Amino acid sequence: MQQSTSIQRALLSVSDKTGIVELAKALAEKGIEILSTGGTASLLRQSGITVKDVSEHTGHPEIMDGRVKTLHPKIHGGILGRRDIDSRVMEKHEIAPIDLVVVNLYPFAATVAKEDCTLEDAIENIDIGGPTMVRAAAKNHKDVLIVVNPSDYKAVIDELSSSANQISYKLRFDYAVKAFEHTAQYEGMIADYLGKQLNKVDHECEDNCDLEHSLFPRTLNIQMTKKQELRYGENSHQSAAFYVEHDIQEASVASAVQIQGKALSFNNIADTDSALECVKEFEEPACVIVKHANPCGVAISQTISQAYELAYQTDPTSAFGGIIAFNRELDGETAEKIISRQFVEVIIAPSVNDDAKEVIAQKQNVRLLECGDWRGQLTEGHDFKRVNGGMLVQERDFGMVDASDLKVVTKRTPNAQELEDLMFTWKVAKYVKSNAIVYSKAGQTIGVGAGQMSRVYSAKIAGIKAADENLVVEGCAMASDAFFPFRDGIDAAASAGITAVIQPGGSMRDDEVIAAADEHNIAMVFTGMRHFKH
Ligand SMILES: NC(=O)c1ncn([C@@H]2O[C@H](COP(=O)(O)O)[C@@H](O)[C@H]2O)c1NC=O
Repeated sequence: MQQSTSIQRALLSVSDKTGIVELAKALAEKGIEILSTGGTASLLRQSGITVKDVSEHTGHPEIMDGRVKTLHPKIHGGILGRRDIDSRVMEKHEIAPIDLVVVNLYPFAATVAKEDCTLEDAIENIDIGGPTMVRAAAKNHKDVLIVVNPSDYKAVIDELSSSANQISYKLRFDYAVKAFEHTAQYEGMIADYLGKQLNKVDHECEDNCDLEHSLFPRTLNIQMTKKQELRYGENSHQSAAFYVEHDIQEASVASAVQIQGKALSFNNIADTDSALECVKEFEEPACVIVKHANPCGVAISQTISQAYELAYQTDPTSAFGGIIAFNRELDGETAEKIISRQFVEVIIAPSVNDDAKEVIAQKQNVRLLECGDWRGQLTEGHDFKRVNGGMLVQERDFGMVDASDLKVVTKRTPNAQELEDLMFTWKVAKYVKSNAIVYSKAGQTIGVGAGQMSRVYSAKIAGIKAADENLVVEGCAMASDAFFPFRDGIDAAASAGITAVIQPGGSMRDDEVIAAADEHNIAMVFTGMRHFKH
């Protein structure tokens, strides 16, 4: 069994100085000697804490603007020395053991996030001495405690207080793992940043040369933290977990807080993401109901209660057991409507008021999530798709046309109502799996045909669904996520009663497709941008 370590000497060297004074005070009160580097030492001294400078301890000054300060055998020997095996060599070279290392690293991420960051700034913010101490202490966790996170200071103080300056092996091992997670993330960040400049750097250029960024580094480092283990994966014979970004910048399913309900499953999370990302597309109060990764009802209206009503009417059959997302605070009236009418797996909204919480509490199994407001937060980034043996990486699909980008290609121009319907329908189609066909009118989806291998079948399915729910297709707008390869899709739409069409255009047979629309007096617009979703 591994022994507790008695802490007698600590080295504190931190960029993020949050909580360091409180920690140092607690250490000093316990009689622990504190060694520290320039900025950290002067802060501690200002707070009345007795500190020994690392430079005094090593007998060597900090040099090269701090590039070399802790890189010394008296520091690394003190951290790495095995107390049982190396004690004689430590004595011989007058190396005093360092039992506690508290380090956090130069703020590389914050530095490169600045718009005016130069390569020189980035390079100066690559910490060398810090990670070296962190890795050394983590490697020698048998004798040393490494602490990289200010949020762990309290646990350290508590354990020192309760066990006469002893730290258990359990805590040392746990924090050693955290330390390697921390340095791995740090190295990954640096490699990604520099990798993005690879083809761009003119190696002859001056220090402040203007760097263009390429989106895709040579090696892709993805660091995520496990948020939760899931009961199982897509199917019950697959185990699964949910990993999230370290520093989530945008309200999302990853940052959402669960207010109540059963534990989220793999499919719940995937479908909630689909619903939430779709509802973000709308400015007006909106509701999106998703089933198996596809919207089965989407609507906008004056209130989210009305929007829910309309979204539900699109396809009540599929809405059963669905995932419902809103882009406004969930209120009691809307919550009541939902739970009195249908079985729902997940409801997500930027916020949930107390009335709504009370109403949903009547159905304890319903998973209720609050994700916060995303306005002004939409972050660029990558989308990933795993294939066997690799990963496809692309930019997030932020593409969206507005009405002024549309090109009218038919004899008839859409009227104002048709134009609104076309824009709404197009936004929905972006979130429907290919081949996607969406029919809608007056801010309500009327039929959704998703994920078919041929576009004409998606159109047929949209029509069948509308008919089954007694919804009127006559006068609807139709969106197609990609161009029509043949005129048959337009002919089918016309016979269903569609009067306006939005699609990217770009088929070899666009002329034939436009002629078909003209024959049926359909107003058709091209977006010049498609939204395949696989
Ligand atoms: N060069 C070194 O020997 C060295 N030793 C520690 N550091 C870093 O210096 C920072 C603390 O510096 P200061 O105490 O001067 O504010 C920490 O982020 C620590 O990781 C170093 N800096 C960079 O490599």
